[in-house]
Amino acid sequence: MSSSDPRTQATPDETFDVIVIGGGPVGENAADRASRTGLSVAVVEAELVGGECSYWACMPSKALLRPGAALAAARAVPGVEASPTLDPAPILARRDEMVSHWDDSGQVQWLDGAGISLVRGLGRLVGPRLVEVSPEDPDADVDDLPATRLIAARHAVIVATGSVPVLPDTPGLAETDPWSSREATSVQDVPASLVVVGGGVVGVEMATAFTDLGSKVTLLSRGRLLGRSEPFASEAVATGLRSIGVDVRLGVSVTGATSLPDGGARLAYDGPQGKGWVAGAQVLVATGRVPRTGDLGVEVVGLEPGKALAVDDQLEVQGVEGGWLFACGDVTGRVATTHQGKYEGRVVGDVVAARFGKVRPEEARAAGAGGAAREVPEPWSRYAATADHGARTQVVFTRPEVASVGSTEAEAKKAGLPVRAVQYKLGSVSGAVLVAEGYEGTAQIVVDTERQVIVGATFVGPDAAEMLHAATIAIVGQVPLARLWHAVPAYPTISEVWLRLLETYGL
Ligand SMILES: Cc1cc2nc3c(=O)[nH]c(=O)nc-3n(C[C@H](O)[C@H](O)[C@H](O)COP(=O)(O)OP(=O)(O)OC[C@H]3O[C@@H](n4cnc5c(N)ncnc54)[C@H](O)[C@@H]3O)c2cc1C
Ligand SMILES: NC(=O)c1ccc[n+]([C@@H]2O[C@H](COP(=O)([O-])OP(=O)(O)OC[C@H]3O[C@@H](n4cnc5c(N)ncnc54)[C@H](O)[C@@H]3O)[C@@H](O)[C@H]2O)c1
Repeated sequence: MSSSDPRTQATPDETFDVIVIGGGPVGENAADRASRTGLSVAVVEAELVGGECSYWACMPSKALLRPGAALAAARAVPGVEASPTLDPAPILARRDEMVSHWDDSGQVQWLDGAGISLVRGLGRLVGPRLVEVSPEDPDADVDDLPATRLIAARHAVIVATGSVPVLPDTPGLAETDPWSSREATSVQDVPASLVVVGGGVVGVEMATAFTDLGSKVTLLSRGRLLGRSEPFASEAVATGLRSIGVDVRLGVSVTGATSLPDGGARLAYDGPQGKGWVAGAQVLVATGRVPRTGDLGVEVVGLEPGKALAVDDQLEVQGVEGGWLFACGDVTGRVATTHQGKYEGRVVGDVVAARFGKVRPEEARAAGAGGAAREVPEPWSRYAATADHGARTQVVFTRPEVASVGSTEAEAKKAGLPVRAVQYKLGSVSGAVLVAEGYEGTAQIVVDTERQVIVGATFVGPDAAEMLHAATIAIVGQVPLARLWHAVPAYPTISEVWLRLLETYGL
C-alpha cells in the first residue's frame, strides 16, 4: 500500500501506545509486560482470548492424555486397583472444563484487570503503526462485533498471530474432510478408527489419546517419529505406541485419498514394502503448522504474506524501518511451543515497555532505545530472548514422555561443538523402581567436552517431564560439571540419575 492509500490518511477511531495483534498466550504475555511502565495497550483478537493453546492445543490435548498416563501409573504398582479401560465420557467432560467450554470470559476478565483494552476482530496492518480491525467473517451474523475500524499505535505493534495447520495437496485428501488438531482436541464423538498422517508431536500425542479413548489408530509417518528428537527417543515412542495397540507404519508417504460411502476414508501410500493402503472412520492430518501471516497485511510494510516474521533477539521484525514492528511466538518461526513463545512475549513486552514507557534513561538504553546509535541489549539480559538459541525446552506427553532441552547430540556436532553424549537407564535408579514396576526409560546429557558444561539433555520415561527443569537450569546457568557434582539428588528420587550420568561421564 502506498502512503496515498486513503486508509493511511484516515483519522484513526482510537489510538493506543501499543497494539498487540493476537490474544493467544504469547500476545497476552507481551501485552501484560508492555503495559507495566504506563503505556496504554490494546489486544486485537479474532477468535477467543487465550488462543490455540487454551482451547484447541495444549490444554485439551493434555486433558485427553492425562487419564491414560494415570491409569498406566496405577497399573505399574501392585495393590492399586486400576480399571481395565478408560471411560471416554468423563474424560471429555474434564477436557471441556479445561477449555472453559470454549468461553473466554475468564481471560477477558484478566485483560480487564490488567488494564489492557480488548478489540475484537481480525487485525490487519494497513500502514506503519496502523491496524484495521474487521469482523473475522464479514458474512456472519455479527451483531456483537464492531464494524471495521482503524486503530493506531503511537509507538509499537506487536504481532502474535500464531500459526495455522498445513494440509498437504495429496490428491483427494481435502475431500475426505480430514481433521486438523482443532477437531481432534475438541472431539465429541470418538471415531471407531482413526488414521493419523504425520509422525510429529501432534501425531504421536493424538495417536496416544485416541487409542486411550477407544479408537483403533493407525499412524503413517514419512520418517522416524519426532524427527527432531534424539533417535533413542523416537524408538521409545514407536515402541510405546505399538505396545498400546497403535499400528505405526514408518517410512510411508501418502499418495492419494478416497472418501468411503460410510463416511470414512481410504489412504494409499508408498512404503518400504511398496504400495499399501489403510482405511479409517476418520483421518487426522498432523503434518506441521506455518506462521499465520497470510491475512495480516504484511505486504504493506514490504514483507511476504505466509512467511514467518524474522526477528532479532529483541523480537524486532527484520527488514522494517522505524523500530515499531515486533513479533513473538509461533508467527516468528523460531520455536512453536507455548512456554518459549510466552518467554518471547515477556522479552518483547519488556523491550517495548523500556524503550517507550516511563523508565530511567539507562534502562531504556539497556533495552536498545536510541535509534541509530542504540546499544544492542546484552545476551541473557531481560531484553534478549537468548534462551531461544541453546536452551529450548519441550515435553511430548506420550507414553513414555519425552522431555528435552538444548541441542541433540547431532545438532551439537553439526554446530561444530566438541561433544560427548552419555546415557543412563532410568530403570536402574532406585527412585524409578519405586515409581513403577519394570520402569523403562533413558536419560542422556550432551556435554561440551571443552567447556565441561551440558548443552543438551533428553529424558524418556514415565513422568520424565518433571525432570526437565533441572537440566534447563544447568544449561542456562552453564554450570560446570565439577560444580554440578555438588548438586546432590535426594534419595530415592528418579533425579538420582543425575549422579549416575556424571559418574558415567567420568566424575
Ligand atoms: C494439538 C497441539 C498441542 C500442543 N500442545 C502443546 C503443549 O503441550 N505445550 C506447548 O508448549 N505447546 C503446545 N502446542 C503449541 C502451542 O499451541 C503454540 O506454540 C502456542 O499456541 C503459540 O502461541 P501463540 O500465542 O503464538 O499463538 P496462538 O495460540 O495460535 O494464538 C494466536 C492468536 O491470534 C489470533 N489471531 C491470529 N491472527 C489474527 C489477526 N489477524 N487478528 C486478530 N487476531 C488474530 C488467533 O485467533 C489466536 O487467538 C500445541 C499445539 C498443538 C496444535
Ligand atoms: N507437547 C508439545 O510441546 C506440543 C504438542 C503438539 C504440538 N506442538 C507444536 O505444534 C507444532 C505442530 O505440530 P505437528 O506435529 O503438526 O508438526 P511437526 O512439525 O512436529 O511434525 C509434522 C510431521 O509431519 C510430517 N509431514 C510433513 N509433511 C508431510 C506430508 N506431506 N506427508 C506426510 N508427513 C508429512 C513431518 O515429516 C513431521 O514428522 C510443532 O512445532 C510443535 O512444537 C507441541
